[in-house]
Amino acid sequence: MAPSATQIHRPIVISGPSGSGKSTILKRLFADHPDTFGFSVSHTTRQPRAGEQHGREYNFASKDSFLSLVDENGFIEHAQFGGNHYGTSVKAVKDVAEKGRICVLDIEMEVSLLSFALVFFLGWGAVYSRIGRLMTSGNQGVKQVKRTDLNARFLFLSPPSLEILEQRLRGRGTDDEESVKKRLDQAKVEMDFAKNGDIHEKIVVNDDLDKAYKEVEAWVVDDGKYGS
Ligand SMILES: Nc1ncnc2c1ncn2[C@@H]1O[C@H](COP(=O)(O)OP(=O)(O)OP(=O)(O)O)[C@@H](O)[C@H]1O
Repeated sequence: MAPSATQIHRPIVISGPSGSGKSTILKRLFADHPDTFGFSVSHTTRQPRAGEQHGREYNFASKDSFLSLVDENGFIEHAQFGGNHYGTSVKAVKDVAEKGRICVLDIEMEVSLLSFALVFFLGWGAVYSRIGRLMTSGNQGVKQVKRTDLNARFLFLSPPSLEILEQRLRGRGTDDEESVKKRLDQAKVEMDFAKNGDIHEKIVVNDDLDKAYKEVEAWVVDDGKYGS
């Protein structure tokens, strides 16, 4: 039997505590490899806005068809915000592989919708305001992808220590005191899970940024073998 697209272009899941450097490293990876990666398109039941195109910004769906797909277990995850449903379908990730690209799923602690296109093109602020916040832990997102037949590879980006993570979160200047504390608590849980679980194939410690970047790049791009 011919290998499936996701067996050739295996999706990559990058998880790690908030502030571990995922956005910093991914931004650089996409800039250095502009034709290698693709982004999954999320589903939504909200109305398209001016200029939005079906299949580009979102897969616009009726509530009935969205809920049928939920029943068929077609979503890696889905959620409701402001009366509308949003979700990342397994098929949307497979579509990226069909186009010969690697889909990168960046798992957030709070924005658990796995929509990388939104993050990449609109920036974090837009995603927060657009999708809102979900209290799903990063571990949950990792497990949800693992349960699918996506054949994904899992990389965990770890800070060198919780003390350094705290410094970076404060240095970033985007989180208030309560948010920093919450992120640090969550970081402990996620780091334990990555170290002691059997899902992550690769753990990269982001101490020196250039070194960590090269390690991620080598594993992800993999001389075009993409883990196969
Ligand atoms: N190796 C490094 N050395 C020093 N600072 C770093 C390093 N890597 C990232 N940073 C800085 O740490 C902060 C957090 O990084 P970044 O925002 O990329 O994390 P993140 O994992 O994407 O967080 P979130 O999940 O909350 O979006 C940023 O200010 C970034 O510039």
